[in-house]
Amino acid sequence: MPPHVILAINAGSSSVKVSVFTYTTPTADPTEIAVIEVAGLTAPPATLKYSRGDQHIKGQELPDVDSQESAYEYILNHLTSDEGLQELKHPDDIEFACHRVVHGGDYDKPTRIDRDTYHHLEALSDLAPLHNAGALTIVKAVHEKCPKATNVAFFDNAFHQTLPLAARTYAIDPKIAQHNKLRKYGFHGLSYAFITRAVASHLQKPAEKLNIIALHLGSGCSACCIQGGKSIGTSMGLTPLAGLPGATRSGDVDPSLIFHFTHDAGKPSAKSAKGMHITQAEQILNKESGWKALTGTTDFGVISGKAAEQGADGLYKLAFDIMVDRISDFVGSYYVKLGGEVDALVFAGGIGEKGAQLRQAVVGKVSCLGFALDEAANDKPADGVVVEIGKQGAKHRVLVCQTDEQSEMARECAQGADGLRRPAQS
Ligand SMILES: Nc1ncnc2c1ncn2[C@@H]1O[C@H](COP(=O)(O)OP(=O)(O)O)[C@@H](O)[C@H]1O
Ligand SMILES: CC(=O)OP(=O)(O)O
Ligand SMILES: [Mg+2]
Repeated sequence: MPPHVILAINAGSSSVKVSVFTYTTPTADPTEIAVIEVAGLTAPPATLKYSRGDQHIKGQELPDVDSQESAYEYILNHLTSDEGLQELKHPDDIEFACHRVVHGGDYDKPTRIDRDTYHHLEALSDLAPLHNAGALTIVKAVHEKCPKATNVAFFDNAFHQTLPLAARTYAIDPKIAQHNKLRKYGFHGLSYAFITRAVASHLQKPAEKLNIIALHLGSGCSACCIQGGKSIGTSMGLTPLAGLPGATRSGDVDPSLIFHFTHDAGKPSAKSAKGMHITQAEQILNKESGWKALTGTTDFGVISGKAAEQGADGLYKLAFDIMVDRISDFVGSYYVKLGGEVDALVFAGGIGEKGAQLRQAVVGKVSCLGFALDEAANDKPADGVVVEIGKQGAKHRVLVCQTDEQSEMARECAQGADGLRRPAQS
């Protein structure tokens, strides 16, 4: 029997990343056979990155691709026409399409997407205006172009269902909070699940005994306090806007700021995407803030480089310093939550993995807690999923983890495959 094929799809607001896996049994980890990414959907032309075996394509422009839907269509065509990808010659070869859905509300485990689930997720789009709609567009595209595939949703908030009551409750009228489901959900959970397992394996400790402070720093940034392998605190909230600033997100602000920003910041936005209900305030704080608003670029690599050249009053330097300030606040607070029993501080996500300067500044700021860097290891981390960058003999370890949300979905999918298949298929 040929191996089963899983497509793990991570739809961002400006990119679509798809990893192709095969698996034979639910217990063995799936094997990644290709990775493809279409980026730059909001800053055309979109570009392609592809790798399969020895074949690598990077930066190829795709002038006809300008939406999540057309990106998926392109990706599917590319994969099925790659002669070297024997396992995926036709859309019917795909058994499961896994979708990272950022806001899953009360859904707490991977769920097959049928008509009802789809509508529930559509309703939740209000709570993740930048994220859920893109994923749902691709669910639709898979349904049309790969009718034999089973669509499964993997929720970014599911990892945080262990948040203690006090950590997840806002100090507002409890009746309204319950009725409107207003609580802290937390996100980047697929990444934190991957990090927990990878770091536990690296430290040769059972995940149930692992205490870490993990930082997922990408376009969206968050921190997570993990005790005994479970989330007990995280910086994002009801939506992915809360906590740390991001590429275009403000992160925490005084909620009253909204009413003072513009006179009509509370009104629905003219720029709202079709099918979404997004106020102008959400538009401004989610899409027109963050480092982009401070410096004009969403690339933290550029900010780090220019910050190093700038004097104390430069805006790149300010954006960099704001990140260091907010991240170290969370590290300090999570250190207290863990009572100082910390196995490691873990950096992950594009910035966490590539941003040596940011790691250096953050670790310097929290050095009073017993974290210290090996400068050479930090400047050029070794290859590997989890790598040590901390100084030998320091009280606590510092690690970099190459996190992988797609591989987390594929692993969970293969493990739960029997329960996820459509009844007619099994
Ligand atoms: N050398 C670098 N130093 C610091 N940050 C970087 C570097 N290269 C890329 N980045 C940042 O990594 C981000 C992408 O991270 P990633 O986790 O892939 O984001 P996404 O949330 O879109 O999945 C880029 O937007 C950029 O800000
Ligand atoms: C939840 C979230 O912010 O995701 P991303 O970093 O991919 O935007
Ligand atoms: Mg991401």
